[in-house]
This record gives sequence, structure tokens and C-alpha cells, in this order.
Amino acid sequence: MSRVFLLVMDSAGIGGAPDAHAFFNGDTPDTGSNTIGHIAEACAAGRAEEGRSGPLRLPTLDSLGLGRAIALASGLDAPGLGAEPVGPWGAATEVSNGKDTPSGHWELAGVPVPWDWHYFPKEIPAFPTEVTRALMQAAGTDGILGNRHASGTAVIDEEGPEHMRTGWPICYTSVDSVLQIAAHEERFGLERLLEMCREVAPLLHDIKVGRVIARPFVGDETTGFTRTANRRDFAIAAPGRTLLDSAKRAGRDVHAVGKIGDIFSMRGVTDLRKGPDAKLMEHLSDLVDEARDGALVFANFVEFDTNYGHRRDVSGYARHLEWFDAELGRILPRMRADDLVIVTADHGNDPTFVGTDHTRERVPVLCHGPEPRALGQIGFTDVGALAAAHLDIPLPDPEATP
Ligand SMILES: O=P(O)(O)O[C@H]1O[C@H](CO)[C@@H](O)[C@H]1O
Ligand SMILES: [Mn+2]
Ligand SMILES: [Mn+2]
Repeated sequence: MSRVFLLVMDSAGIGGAPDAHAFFNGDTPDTGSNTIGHIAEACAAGRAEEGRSGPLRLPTLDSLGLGRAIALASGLDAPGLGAEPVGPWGAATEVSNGKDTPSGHWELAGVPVPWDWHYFPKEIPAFPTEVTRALMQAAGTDGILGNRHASGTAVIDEEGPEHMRTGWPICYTSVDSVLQIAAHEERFGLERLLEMCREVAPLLHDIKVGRVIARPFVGDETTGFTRTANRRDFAIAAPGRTLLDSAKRAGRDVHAVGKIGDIFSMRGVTDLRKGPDAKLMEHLSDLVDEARDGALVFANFVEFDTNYGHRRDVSGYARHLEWFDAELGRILPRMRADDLVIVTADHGNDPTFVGTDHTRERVPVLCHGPEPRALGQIGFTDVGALAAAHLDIPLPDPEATP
């Protein structure tokens, strides 16, 4: 029996989504966004020179068909990419009405989102009175800070000093269906923050807000405030029977690496390994040796999105891609002959685009293991189906109970 390693480079889209015009960054439709394609162009033009230099070097991902996938998805010949693929490759299109992490991951795991998410308006206050009241009650404070659309790094700079004075939690949202709560790990307390998120999450899930996200930070007014790796996502449970549920029901080991456990509310997970991306790569490396026959290893590398996509940091995104590529190049030769590795993404976050939000894009589907073949234009759910077929377990089923 063989294993599947499903690796998500969070936000590493490749353009070309047919419905990009229906998704926005501010007032600008996402039409034309292309995360990896535009990074490759910026690198080739010498516009991504911080901490790296020159054309984008992704020999491993490209050998799996990255350049071909970008051309297939968007028609763009990305500079320096386009090698003959050594495994099955293609480009996947999402149907869920959402360009966020849960929509992308659930659909990759075989279950598109059947409902419309609730988004908070771009007004101040952004949250309705009953939500604000619930937040104050869960925090045990007389008020909250923020209560608006914000970027997470900017909002702790702006509200951090007031947070230190009053102890009120900083609550904010974005174009995604999220309510995020930032609080100082010592001033407010990490456990208290997590408990607060846990307490308000059911109310938010009831109104179809996808996630409540704890955003702990440290620092002070003089040195500045920094977010820590102790972020936690409290997501609505996925509808239907996902790839993870199907694997677990079949008695398989399901290793969740990174925020996969949070995204699937721990359902269908038998082993959880977390940390920053560099640590996740170590977990992945360990699992190449440790995962038993028939196991599903599902990993999410979030820093592409959080540290570079939302921050519109082209050099940083390019550096992280090059780091990931080099690490993957060391890991692939250690796979067993009958393993299947699928490298993909959950949505875009083009660092060359306007705004600071995700971009609606197709994603690459790059496989290592089986003989090369063109998968063509496929759906996100086909990725879950590929994994299920390789593991010889029943297909995920949106209609079935978990
Ligand atoms: O600006 P930060 O806090 O990183 O927020 C980002 O993180 C959220 C979850 O991915 C997104 O909705 C986006 O707003
Ligand atoms: Mn994501
Ligand atoms: Mn994001």
C-alpha cells in the first residue's frame, strides 16, 4: 500500500480563474491576478532583489510542471519556467463562492462550500451590536478596540498602545469571512485569548462567518508589536465527508501538518504537528520516514500567504518559494516508489496586485510519483479524488455524514 502527501502552498495561485471578475480587492476586480506568474515576471525584471536576486529559481516545482500549469491556467509564459513535467500535472479551478482558506481546502478535500459566507461590511463599526456584546462578555471587558476592516500587522501597531492601557481585545475583519481577535500574550494572556475565541465561535458560525482567528502578539510601544506563531483558527466544521474523514473511516493514519487541523476542526485527523513553516518542513521530512503505508499526510505552508501575500512583499514571496523548492528537492528523492506527492494551493494572493487581500485564481496541481501525464484543467475536488484513488479509499462525499 502507498501513501499520499498533499502539500498546500497557501495562496500560491497561478491566475486564470474564470470568475475572477466577481471577486475584489477594494473596488478592483481580481481579473488578471496571477500570484506565481507575476512573481516570476517581477524577478526576471529585477524587481525582487531583497534578500535574493535575479530570475525566480524553482527547479523542483518546475520539473513537476509549474511553468506548464501557469501557461495552461492563465496563458502566461512565466519567465524561466516551463520544463517538461516528470509527473502528472494540471491546473485546478474552484467553484466555491469564496476565495479563502477554508473554501479552498474543503473543496480540495472533495467538499465544495454549499452556502454563501457572511462578510462584515466595510463600515465602522463593522460588527453588529450582538456580536460586539458577545465579544465584550467573553473578554470580560467594557469595550473592544478595532471593530473595522484592517490588516493584522497594521492594526496592532495602531491599537497596540491602547490595548496595553485598557486591556480591551482588538477585534477586526477583512474581505474574508473572518472575525480576528488580536491580544497581547502577557497583557491579555494567550490562554484567555484562545478561550475567548472558543466561546464566541459558535455564535459567529451560526451566522456563517467562516472563522474566528486568535492573533496573539508580543512587544511594547517602544520596541513595537509582533505577532507570534500561536495563531489559532476556530473554523466552521466542513459540510459532508471530506478526504480526511474518508481516510480515517478506512482506518488510515491522517497526519495534519500546520493549520490543517484547525481548518478541518480536527475532524478526520489522527495526528497533529504544528509550528512555523521551517518547522513544518522538518515534520514533513520526519513523516517521509515515519508515516505508515496507507497514510494521508496533509500539510499547509501558511507563510506564503500571511507573511508575504497579504503584505504585498514580492521579494519575500519569491524567497519563500525558492526555500520551499529547495527543501522539496531534498525530500522528493526520499519518497517510496509507490508514494504520491501532490503540491497545490488553496487560492491566490498576488503580491503585485492592489489591496492586501486574497486573489481569485486557479491553482497548480503538481504530482511526483506516477508516470507523467497531462491532467488538464480540473476542479479542486479532483485533487481529493486523485488522493483517494491512490490510497484506495472511498471518494469524499459532500452528501454523506462525516
Ligand atoms: O492581515 P491579517 O491579520 O494577516 O489577515 C489575513 O488573515 C486572514 C486569514 O487568512 C485573512 O482574512 C486576512 O485578512
Ligand atoms: Mn489560504
Ligand atoms: Mn490569508
